[in-house]
Amino acid sequence: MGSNGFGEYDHRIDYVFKVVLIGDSAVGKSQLLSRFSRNEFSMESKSTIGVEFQTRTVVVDRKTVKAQIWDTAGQERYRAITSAYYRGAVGALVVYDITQAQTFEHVPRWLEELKSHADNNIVIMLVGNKADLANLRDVSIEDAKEYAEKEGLFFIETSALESTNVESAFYTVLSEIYKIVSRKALLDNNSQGARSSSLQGGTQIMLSGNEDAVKVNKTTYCCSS
Ligand SMILES: Nc1nc2c(ncn2[C@@H]2O[C@H](COP(=O)(O)OP(=O)(O)OP(=O)(O)O)[C@@H](O)[C@H]2O)c(=O)[nH]1
Repeated sequence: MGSNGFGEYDHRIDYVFKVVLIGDSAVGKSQLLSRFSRNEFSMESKSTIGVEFQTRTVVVDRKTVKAQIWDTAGQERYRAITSAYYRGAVGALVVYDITQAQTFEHVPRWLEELKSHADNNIVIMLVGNKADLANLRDVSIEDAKEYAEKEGLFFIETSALESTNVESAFYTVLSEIYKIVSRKALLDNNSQGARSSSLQGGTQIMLSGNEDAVKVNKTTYCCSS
């Protein structure tokens, strides 16, 4: 078990949660994913072209959850079809670079995109990455916290380079998704909970139900893991 109380299990998957990474180019989305899924980091990271995803299996509240984390380019010209990227997503990490104020100023645009394409109940975490570069800081923690509170987002600062708070960022999103799923299950008063589709090796959770999500995940994109 990891320090956050979650670890890697090989056996049966209870749920599959799709989580998307968004934010401007070069804020560190791919490296956050690489750190979380493979515990690797590269300074020579190239811009993502199109879409890729990686998975990691974690334990949340004694349930085995396969986190399917999707990454796309921050740059408009490299981005894949937006609605397909967000379809079926139950969590999102909106990433900015703490040394580039402009990437923080663009966060409202990313939230707009989420609002127009993703489920209303999606769990959103605002992530200030590159916290290791404190001497180059251009966005204060206070400003980011205040903004996150105003918008009803979770907030954390991370360093993919130093592996600081990366586990916490993903784990917080996954456990909040799980809370919603279990709350829905209670409300529904049956074991179905949030709408779901049966998927090989687990149950794909959809907050509002979109049966296409599984098909898109399985056939439209090739995964890099
Ligand atoms: N110092 C520092 N550098 C980082 C960190 N995370 C990423 N980087 C560097 O920032 C650059 C961009 O990282 P990427 O992960 O490729 O950025 P991205 O957001 O995926 O970029 P796009 O694919 O273009 O959208 C690379 O040189 C990374 O090595 C971090 O936590 N600290």
